[in-house]
Amino acid sequence: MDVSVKLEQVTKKYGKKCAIHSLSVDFEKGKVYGVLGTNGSGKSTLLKLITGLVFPTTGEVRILGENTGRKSISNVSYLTELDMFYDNSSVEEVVKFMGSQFSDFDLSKANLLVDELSLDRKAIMKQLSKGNRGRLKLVVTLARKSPIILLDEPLSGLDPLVRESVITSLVKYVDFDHQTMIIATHELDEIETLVDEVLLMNEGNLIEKATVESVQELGLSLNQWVKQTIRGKLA
Ligand SMILES: Nc1ncnc2c1ncn2[C@@H]1O[C@H](COP(=O)(O)OP(=O)(O)OP(=O)(O)O)[C@@H](O)[C@H]1O
Repeated sequence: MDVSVKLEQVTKKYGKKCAIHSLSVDFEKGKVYGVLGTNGSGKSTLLKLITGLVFPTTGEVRILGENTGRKSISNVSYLTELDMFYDNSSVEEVVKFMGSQFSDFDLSKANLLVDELSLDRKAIMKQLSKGNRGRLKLVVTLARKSPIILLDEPLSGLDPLVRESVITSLVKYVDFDHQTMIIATHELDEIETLVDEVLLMNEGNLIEKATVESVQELGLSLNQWVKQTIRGKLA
């Protein structure tokens, strides 16, 4: 088993609030993981711990075998919930700028993704719809050759047709021989065909981890499985 990301007994507190409670989990190279759970269950915090945007209160995060400690992490490509583009930049300027920031940025892949996701290169950020800004975030995240790709709510604000093309792009442009992808999302139906394994979070605890295959063998959709598992654990 080739582990890309390893969390060992990680607890993350924000002041008195415990967002992640003693979490130990491995993410294997080449797999796609879905991090699922109700609002406030700790999904974004888990991704931020892997990016090094927040540090564990106790425990360890290991990326490709190395304890990240309090170092900044360069080998993780991260799509955040936040919008980080300058209002007056065009799509092509944003792509060029991101290319200048990351040595692992693949400009030709970015250009292919711009076309695939039907973005206008000349369009200016402040004139782009939320959905188009979402697509651009995805372009610049997927264009990196980082071994670890983290996507926080990549489908939010996108209409059903665009969601479909985003899923297609994820399958087409991610190199599953070298990259591991972790997606935090509430869009269970859309990701069902994409992910290999799901982690179900509740109030900072990992309450279940399962392969999508095993969920399907139960005759359940991911949606049904999540509801059933949460109900069962809370009963
Ligand atoms: N910077 C912060 N300061 C204080 N509390 C925080 C901070 N960030 C998150 N929290 C709290 O930690 C808990 C986990 O938050 P987190 O954003 O990780 O959940 P989430 O599962 O991603 O939620 P959502 O589905 O709503 O995006 C929540 O109770 C949240 O209010």
